Amino acid sequence: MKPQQSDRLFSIQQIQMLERNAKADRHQPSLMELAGKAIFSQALTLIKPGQGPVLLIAGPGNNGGDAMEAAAHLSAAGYTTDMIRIGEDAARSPEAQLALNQALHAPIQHLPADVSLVPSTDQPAYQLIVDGLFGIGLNKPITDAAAQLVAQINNYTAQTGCPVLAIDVPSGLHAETGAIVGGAAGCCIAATHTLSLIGNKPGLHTGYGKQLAGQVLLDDLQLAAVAHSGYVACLTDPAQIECHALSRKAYTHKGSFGDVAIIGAAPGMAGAGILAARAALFAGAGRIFLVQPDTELRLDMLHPEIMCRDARQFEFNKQVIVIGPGLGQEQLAADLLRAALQHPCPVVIDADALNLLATKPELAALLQTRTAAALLTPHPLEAARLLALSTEQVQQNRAMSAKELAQRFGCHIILKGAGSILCGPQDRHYRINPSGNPGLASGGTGDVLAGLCGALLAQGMEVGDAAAFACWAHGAAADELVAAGSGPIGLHASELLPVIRSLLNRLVTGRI
Ligand SMILES: NC(=O)C1=CN([C@@H]2O[C@H](COP(=O)(O)OP(=O)(O)OC[C@H]3O[C@@H](n4cnc5c(N)ncnc54)[C@H](OP(=O)(O)O)[C@@H]3O)[C@@H](O)[C@H]2O)[C@@H](O)CC1
Ligand SMILES: [K+]
Repeated sequence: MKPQQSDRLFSIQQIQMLERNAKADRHQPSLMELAGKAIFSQALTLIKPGQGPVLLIAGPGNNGGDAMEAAAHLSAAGYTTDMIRIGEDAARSPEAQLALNQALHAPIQHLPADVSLVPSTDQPAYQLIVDGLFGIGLNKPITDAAAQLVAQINNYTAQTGCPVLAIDVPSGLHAETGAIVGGAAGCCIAATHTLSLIGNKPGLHTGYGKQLAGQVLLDDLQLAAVAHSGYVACLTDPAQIECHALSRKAYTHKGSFGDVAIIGAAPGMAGAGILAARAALFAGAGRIFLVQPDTELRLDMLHPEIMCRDARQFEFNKQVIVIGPGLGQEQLAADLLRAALQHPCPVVIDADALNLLATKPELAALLQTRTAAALLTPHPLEAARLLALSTEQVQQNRAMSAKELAQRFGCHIILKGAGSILCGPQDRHYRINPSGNPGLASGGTGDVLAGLCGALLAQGMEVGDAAAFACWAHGAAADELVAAGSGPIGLHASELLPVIRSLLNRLVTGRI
């Protein structure tokens, strides 16, 4: 099924192509005029008349032109409007020159770029800052005067709570990767809202973008062509995922919902395996085995439904395997991973099993030649080990890293972290998971995700769908817990389980 237009995510090149085609086709009103009106309308939802001035930042490119258009509308509507311009006026594009001309003839107070933005008791605080410093044309780190302005704005908003509406993308963020342009050498505006123009963009939903873009809004600037244009990725919409396999018929029995073998829970790390096994239980797998390198645990007292087994005597049968949570990296762990990779059933590879893959080329080669489905669930550090990169390099382009892993190992990938990236080796579009929050940044939540993936595969879901469904439910469970006041502080992995169960039941019966 095709994703909804708002869930489609476009590359910078695709947006620029849409812009070029639109400019060739039409003259009045210009895209910049439409962008200015869209920003003005959005700003009106965040401000109130008589409640303090609005500050607009206009950079050297067309992002700045959009800000100048919006400024003219705001001042015409009676709002006290201040503007800071960066860049040579003579070097602006023709549309931006027109916008500048309007802004210069409107009752707008033009402030120098090095003005001191300090909240004071003498004058009313800004009720909104509109960030039009840089958009998709940012091609190097923000430095010098522009960087000082970014720092001032971030300080000001941190002190006052003033909202920031970013035009198209928070200035400093790479609209495609979600990284800060230039990494530590760059900087970025922290927006509370971002109005993405023409199409939605991947960088607003993953990595730093997930935090710095704030709430993402969309205006297609009346470009009908967006609906037919190519896109690079989409946001997961759980309602669009084929989950028929999970619905229960009256004549089914426990054998109908598959067996999951969690291989892990080595001495000292039993909790990771238990959490994965419990997640498989709460997500509806028919039978769950917890297979341990040393049978430290004979029974999960809280969930005796889980069958604890000794790995040395375990017979691989038709189970879906989840290998890694608390597995360790001893010789027996490597032998178990070899057996799992040779097993002709779906396998989920997590945690220590990923670290073993990174250090043992013969195991990586087995994975590459395997025909049954394989799903790898690395966090950025595990992905970095698999790709022989640094974590920073992985995070600089999360989608590229996930795609590289999918290609290299011929399997499906969930690259975890803010805005998890999902892709398979044959996928034309990757996915970004929109649910979840920092409450998930605690030990054991990854084990829960791995067990959940295993349970969905055991029930017959296709691997890409299972990964997307699992990621969404995992993140949405954390969101529900935060909404109920049980996080993000102190949210822990075990709490996710009943909420995931409830979400899956609601999803399958169309109540979400
Ligand atoms: N085109 C259209 O019809 C429409 C465009 N729209 C809007 O325009 C935005 C894209 O506009 P844009 O392409 O002009 O890019 P933008 O991000 O404003 O800035 C580029 C300028 O910044 C400069 N520069 C770059 N990095 C720098 C740095 N670190 N430090 C200093 N300078 C730096 C760069 O200089 P250069 O490197 O080229 O010398 C160039 O001058 C888009 O996000 C959307 O808001 C919409 O209104 C729809 C219609
Ligand atoms: K911006």
